[in-house]
Amino acid sequence: MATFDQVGVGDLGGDGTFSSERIVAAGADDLERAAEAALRPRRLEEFVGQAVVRDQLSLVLQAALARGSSPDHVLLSGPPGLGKTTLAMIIAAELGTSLRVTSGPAIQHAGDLAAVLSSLEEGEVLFIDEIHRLARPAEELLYMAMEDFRVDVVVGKGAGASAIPLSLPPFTAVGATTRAGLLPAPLRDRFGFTGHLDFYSSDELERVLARSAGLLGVSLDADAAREIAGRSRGTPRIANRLLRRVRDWAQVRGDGSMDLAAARAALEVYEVDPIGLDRLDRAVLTALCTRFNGGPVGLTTLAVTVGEEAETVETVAEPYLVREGLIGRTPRGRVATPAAWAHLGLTPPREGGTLFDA
Ligand SMILES: Nc1ncnc2c1ncn2[C@@H]1O[C@H](COP(=O)(O)OP(=O)(O)OP(=O)(O)O)[C@@H](O)[C@H]1O
Ligand SMILES: [Mg+2]
Repeated sequence: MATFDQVGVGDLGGDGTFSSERIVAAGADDLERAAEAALRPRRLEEFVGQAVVRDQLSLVLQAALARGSSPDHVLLSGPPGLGKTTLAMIIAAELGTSLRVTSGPAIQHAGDLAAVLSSLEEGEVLFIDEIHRLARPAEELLYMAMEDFRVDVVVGKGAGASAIPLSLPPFTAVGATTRAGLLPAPLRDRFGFTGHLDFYSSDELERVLARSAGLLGVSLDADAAREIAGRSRGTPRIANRLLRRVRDWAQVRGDGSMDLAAARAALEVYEVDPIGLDRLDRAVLTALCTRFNGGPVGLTTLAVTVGEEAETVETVAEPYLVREGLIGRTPRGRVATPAAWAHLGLTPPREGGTLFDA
C-alpha cells in the first residue's frame, strides 16, 4: 500500500539509472537529495534561468490567484537535475498551499491513487514524480480525477463489486517526467500547461553557484564559479555537487578560499575535466579514437574495451558525449567526431579514419 508523503521521491534518479556514485551523474540518491534541500529555491523569483517557462508559469499562477481558483494542471518535463521537483514545490509555495508528493513507481494499483486523491484538500497541489511510470489502471483513474474532479471507488469483489462515484475538491496536479515522449496522449492532453526545462547556460549556472555559495556561507570567486559552471554539464544539480567538492578541497588542502586555483585543483582530484567529462567518458572517447581509429565500432565492443556493460556506456556516458558533439551514432556503430580528437589532443588519421574525415 502506498502512502503519499515523500514516498518514492528519492528511490531512483529521474532517468531510472542509479549512477550517483559518478560525480557528474545527473541523478541523485537520498543522501544527496537531503543536501540539496537546503539549496532549493523556494520562490519563483529565486529560480535561476528557464526564463520562458518561469514567465509562463508565473502568468498561470498569478491568474489563478487573482481568480481565487486552482490553476490548470502542470506538466514539467526535462532531463534529471534541472529543477522539476523544485518547480513543483515552488508552485505550491506561490499558491500558498501544501504539496502532496507521490510518484509513478510508488503507485502500484489504481486503489493507491484513489486513496491519495480522496484525501486531497481543496486547492492542494498533488505532485506526481516520474509520471510516465504510472501503471495503466492508475493512469485512467487519474484522467477522470484531473478532468472531472471525480473518482470511482470500487467496493467489493467479483460480481458483487460496485463503483461508488466520489467527488474530489479542486486540486492541481503537477506531473514531472524525464521522458515526456512516453506519456500517452490522453494523459498529456489533460495538462493545461506544459513546461519543458532545458540545460542551463554557463551564465545561469554561475548564478546558481553564487546563490548556493551564499546559502552555504562561503565566498566563491567569480572565475571559480565560471570554472565550475563550465564543468557542470548544463545541470544545476551537478554544479551544486561540484561546488561542495571544491569547498571540501578549499577547507582541507587550501586556505579556505574558493578561488580559481582551488576549483581547478579540486576538480582535478575528482577527475572532472574542463568540459565536464569524467573518467568513464574519457575512457570511451580514448578507446574509440586510439583503439578503433575513430570508429565506426559497435557499442558492445566499445563497452568491453573500457570494461563496462554496454548498457552503462549507452545510458551513462553516451548521452552527454553525443549532446556535446563528441561522438556520433551511425548504423555501423559509434564514431568519433573531429571535436573528440581535438578534445583529447590527438590528430585524426588521414586515411580510412572517421566518417568525418575530409
Ligand atoms: N533554476 C534553478 N535555480 C537554482 N537551483 C536550481 C535550479 N534548478 C535546480 N536547482 C538545484 O538543483 C537541484 C536539483 O533540482 P531538482 O531536484 O528540482 O531536479 P529534478 O529536475 O527534479 O531532477 P530529477 O529528474 O532527478 O528528479 C535542486 O536541489 C536545486 O538546488
Ligand atoms: Mg525531481
